[in-house]
Amino acid sequence: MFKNKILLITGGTGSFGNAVLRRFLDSDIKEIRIFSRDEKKQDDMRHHLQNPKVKFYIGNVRDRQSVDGAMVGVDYVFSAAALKQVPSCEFFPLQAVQTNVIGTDNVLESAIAHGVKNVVVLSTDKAAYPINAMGISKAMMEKVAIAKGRALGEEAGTTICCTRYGNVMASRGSVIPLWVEQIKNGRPITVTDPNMTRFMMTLDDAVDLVIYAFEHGHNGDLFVQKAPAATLDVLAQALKETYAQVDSKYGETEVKTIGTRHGEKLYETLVTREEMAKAVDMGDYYRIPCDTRDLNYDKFFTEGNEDIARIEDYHSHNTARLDVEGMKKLLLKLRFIREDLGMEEKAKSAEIKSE
Ligand SMILES: O=c1ccn([C@@H]2O[C@H](COP(=O)(O)OP(=O)(O)O[C@H]3O[C@H](CO)[C@@H](O)[C@H](O)[C@H]3O)[C@@H](O)[C@H]2O)c(=O)[nH]1
Repeated sequence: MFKNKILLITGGTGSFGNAVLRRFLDSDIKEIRIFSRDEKKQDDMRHHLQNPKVKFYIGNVRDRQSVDGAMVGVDYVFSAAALKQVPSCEFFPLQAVQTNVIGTDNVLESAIAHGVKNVVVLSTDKAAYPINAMGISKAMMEKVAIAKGRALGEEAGTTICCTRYGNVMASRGSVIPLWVEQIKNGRPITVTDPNMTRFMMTLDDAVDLVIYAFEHGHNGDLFVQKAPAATLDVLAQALKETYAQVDSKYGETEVKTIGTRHGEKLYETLVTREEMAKAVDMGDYYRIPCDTRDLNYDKFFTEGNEDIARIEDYHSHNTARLDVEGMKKLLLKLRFIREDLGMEEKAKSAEIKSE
């Protein structure tokens, strides 16, 4: 499917972009374009990869002209550029709107104008019943993408769909690398709330989900991957026990409860109750087709969905729950952890130190 094709990844220097590169570089894909703002990260990546198939574009999704410049000749787009940290978006919500909503709209408009065949937009569980600025901006981003997909319709040359996933374990700036640093430096592990649950996905799961959406998506679809969850308590215990294999003193690390941060939820929802009512169960994934009714309000009253009241949303408190042993097994799948435990050769570049 990717043979001789050009793929553009916005926000391509992040963990997701690096994982896509690892997956595709040895394939028969023609070119992968990395579009992002940070020249330093691009430069690190360029030196690390030294691969003529990868082309770098400096730009900002907020600036349509820079997006257009990278879009010429592109077949497929993975739209991953985002402000994604919950606390910073809480303090600068309009910045989240600029990048996540308006920036993504620029990417979509540019893709349509340039005849791109397929766009997959990356979203987060925090967009379902959102309570924080990051989630609210991502929810609006989903609405923009889905409305555009619906307007384009089945026969269009461009297909737009969204994927929504949970916490990517050990992604840049996330809790696992932070706790590992704390363990190694002899500091206590800082836990916000031991009973908080999060969906646990690996970066490979995230790439699989995007490829699945790419292959199965119709215009305006949203895809979710079923995933297990764990409490922070279990995650902290599993990390301590895993690192005790390196040095037994790590197993004695103190765990300190610090309290919930700005805008955090006790648990995350991947599929809302309203979405569950129309979700198609595809085994490991849910496909949530867009609502194709038109803007004729009468129909909303005559064709309402009575099932909704009986359906439960899909969240990190009611999905499969990992215990400490299950969590340890999952941790051992992470390259980041495997390197630390000496199970895998260390990556050359510090830039890909996290997943
Ligand atoms: O010192 C810390 C930092 C975090 N946490 C907890 O660890 C969990 C994960 O936190 P973090 O890794 O910062 O991720 P989230 O804030 O949940 O958000 C991540 O996961 C989302 C998907 O749910 C993505 O959209 C975001 O981009 C990504 O940052 C949360 O329950 C936090 O309360 C702690 O207990 N102690």
